[in-house]
Amino acid sequence: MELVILDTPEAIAERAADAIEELLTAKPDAVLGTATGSSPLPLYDELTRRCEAGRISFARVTGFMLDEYVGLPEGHPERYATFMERHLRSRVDMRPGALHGPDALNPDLQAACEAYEAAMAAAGYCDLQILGIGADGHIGFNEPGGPLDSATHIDVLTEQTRRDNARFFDGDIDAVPTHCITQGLGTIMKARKLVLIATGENKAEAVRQLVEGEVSPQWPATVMQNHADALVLVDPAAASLLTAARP
Ligand SMILES: N[C@@H]1[C@@H](O)[C@H](O)[C@@H](COP(=O)(O)O)O[C@@H]1O
Repeated sequence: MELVILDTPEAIAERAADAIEELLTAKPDAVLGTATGSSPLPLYDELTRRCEAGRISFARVTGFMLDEYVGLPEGHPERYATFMERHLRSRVDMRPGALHGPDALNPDLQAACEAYEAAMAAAGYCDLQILGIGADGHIGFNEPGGPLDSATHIDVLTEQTRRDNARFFDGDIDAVPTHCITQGLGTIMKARKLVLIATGENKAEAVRQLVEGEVSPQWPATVMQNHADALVLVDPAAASLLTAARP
């Protein structure tokens, strides 16, 4: 795992965009895994700029989202499908319909999980997966305690995650769904490259566990230590609890 500490979210976005530009240059029909949350937003801005400048094209890219809330209706602004359409798909030259997500509107959620895993398998899984991290160490929505080799599944959001994400729901924790569908840790680990972005003090303990902790279901992101090509991009605040970063 390669750890890079950069001063600003913009510098992190550039570094992550470089990895994606390198991939799309070598493989224009790459499979890209996308993440929601606030951490990747500067990256999506940077990818939009590079697309507008003609440096990269998403015309032949297939995308797979990490996760989706259960219980939000079609078109809800915080549905992750809506979020990704707003922040990336509609801003670049990616084909409508080329960015896939788990179908959390399917009354048979288990079937939706299996169909999503099968679609990713058929596409050969992701060439590059963008990741954020929860304050409790989740990646995707893999909350603490689940198996490290899971496939796409239904998960239950922790109180901490719902509290953290209430800011997107007018501060109302009761408006945050309790369940989600997420790529499993095993699904995420099948990506050829992982690029994780973490900024801010709120992520410092999760980053400390990710980089220096034992691989453990209690801190799901630690599974990335077993990946052959994982890049972790953090700002000084998110790096502040790392032993090696202390003065
Ligand atoms: N499901 C998403 C994750 O994919 C994301 O990485 C994380 C961090 O979000 P943020 O970047 O807003 O801190 O939480 C959300 O709940």
